[in-house]
Amino acid sequence: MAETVFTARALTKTYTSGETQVLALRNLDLEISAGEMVVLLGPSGSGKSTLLNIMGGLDHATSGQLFFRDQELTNLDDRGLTAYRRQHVGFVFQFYNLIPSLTAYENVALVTEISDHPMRPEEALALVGLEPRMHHFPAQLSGGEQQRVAIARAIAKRPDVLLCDEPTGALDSKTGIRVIEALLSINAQLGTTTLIITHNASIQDVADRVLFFADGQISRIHKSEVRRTAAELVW
Ligand SMILES: Nc1ncnc2c1ncn2[C@@H]1O[C@H](COP(=O)(O)OP(=O)(O)OP(=O)(O)O)[C@@H](O)[C@H]1O
Repeated sequence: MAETVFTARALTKTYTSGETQVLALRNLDLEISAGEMVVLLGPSGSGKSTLLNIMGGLDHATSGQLFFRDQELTNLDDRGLTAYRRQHVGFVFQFYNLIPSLTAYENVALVTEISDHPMRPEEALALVGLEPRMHHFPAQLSGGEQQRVAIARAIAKRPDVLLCDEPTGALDSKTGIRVIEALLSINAQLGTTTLIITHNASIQDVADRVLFFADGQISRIHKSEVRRTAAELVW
């Protein structure tokens, strides 16, 4: 059986602004196995990004527990979370945040230069099908290609988990499908545990499991019998 990568027990997050409190996560229980491809769906404000941010060590839970393997993340201070993030987590966001004055290669190299056991930038770019364009600047690349550079940058340090918040949110269907293809290929080749938040329900077809969020909880989990390939997606 695959190793459990994340275990959440009664994970709760409350945001307080002034006199108002928002319960963003409510007693959430969840386990994620190594190598899983998981899609998170649900209405705006249902807690998806809050969970991903806590799993990625970007934010603290209010109560409950979250483990990465045997390590309790909910015990760590900011320094501990930063070390965890550096070592284990890659992030992909809706906006690519590439440095415009650096080529695709140089954007990826920025990360590989400060990682312990990175792949070569050209290797990371080849995994997302962009080796031929590695000397292009972001402005010379399409939105989908820029997102694939951002994915290469996220996986070049060989993270155990890849957390993607709306990775295709700014893309049309054709380029979005290529981005999903890149994520699937990394999941298959490197075994990277991958979580994808999306508002595009068709993306759920590529997942091992789909988590449906409502009001800060997981209201339903769907386990797929057959995973579709990105090419089979109807957007
Ligand atoms: N920094 C914050 N301060 C106050 N409230 C917040 C903060 N971040 C999120 N929230 C609130 O927590 C709830 C959950 O937000 P979250 O971003 O996790 O939802 P989501 O499902 O990811 O939504 P979306 O699909 O729109 O990104 C929402 O009510 C949101 O307004």
